[in-house]
Amino acid sequence: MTIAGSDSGGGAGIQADLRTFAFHCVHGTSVLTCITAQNTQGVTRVDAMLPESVTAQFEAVMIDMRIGAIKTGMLLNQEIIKTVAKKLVAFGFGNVVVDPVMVSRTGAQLIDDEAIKTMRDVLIPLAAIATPNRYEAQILADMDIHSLEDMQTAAQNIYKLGARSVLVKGGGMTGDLKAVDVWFDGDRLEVLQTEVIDTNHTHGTGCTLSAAIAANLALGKPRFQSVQEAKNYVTEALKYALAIGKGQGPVGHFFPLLK
Ligand SMILES: Nc1ncnc2c1ncn2[C@@H]1O[C@H](COP(=O)(O)OP(=O)(O)O)[C@@H](O)[C@H]1O
Ligand SMILES: Cc1ncc(COP(=O)(O)OP(=O)(O)O)c(N)n1
Repeated sequence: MTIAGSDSGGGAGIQADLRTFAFHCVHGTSVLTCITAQNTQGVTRVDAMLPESVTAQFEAVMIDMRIGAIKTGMLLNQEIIKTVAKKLVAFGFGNVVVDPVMVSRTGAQLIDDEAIKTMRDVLIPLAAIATPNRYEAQILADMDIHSLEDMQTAAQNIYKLGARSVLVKGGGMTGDLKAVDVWFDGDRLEVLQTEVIDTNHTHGTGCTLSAAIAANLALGKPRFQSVQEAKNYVTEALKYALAIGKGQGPVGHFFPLLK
């Protein structure tokens, strides 16, 4: 299941998540939190769903189907974050990847300060895996991140917030660190590195990564293996990114068909 927003341009959000689920041959269900008017150049409008609607969508799926894993994406406001957290607790669901969509890779804040506090205090502690990007990790870990060592310290600080494991993503870093992510689960501190793909078409990488992790978890794979395989998937999809629109195009989720 993905609990996330709609991207009208189809590059990120629910659209990217469902394509990623389909690629991994798992059935995708969705709880829509907001509707963005968005293309490869940016977001021009966001409309939030009512919390009651979020609850109804979630319950409709959960009472009927066996859900293997859940990922959360753009939750937009404090009310929706609290609603999602409440439902996860009520259903005792722990296999959750929390992609704390709060700041874009360019550093623009996407949700207000109250919502950020709720994300940190209420949802992050419910995460089996939290996947902040550089700027989100800076907020959650309350520190600046400029180096690999900073990413490692941030992952350990965010772990202390209650997430069972943390992946600090490097897409917002410079040079080779763009393709470096740092994992910490209270025991293992690992650096995951792939080649840097030289493309401007990186829209939706974070959504795609967290959706692929959730798909792998749903397939019964262990957490760290799920992350390793998801990162390799994103790297391949970046190689086949789609140069569509006037800005940052989406990654090529079905890259084997494009080869
Ligand atoms: N140019 C790139 N080459 C290779 N991997 C990248 C590149 N840009 C981002 N990634 C990877 O994409 C994933 C998503 O990271 P990031 O872009 O930081 O997330 P977000 O989209 O949430 O800001 C990470 O695994 C990161 O290492
Ligand atoms: C509806 C919606 N959800 C999430 C995002 C952010 O996407 P993400 O993959 O985390 O970030 P980029 O790689 O696109 O920077 C979004 N834009 N829209």
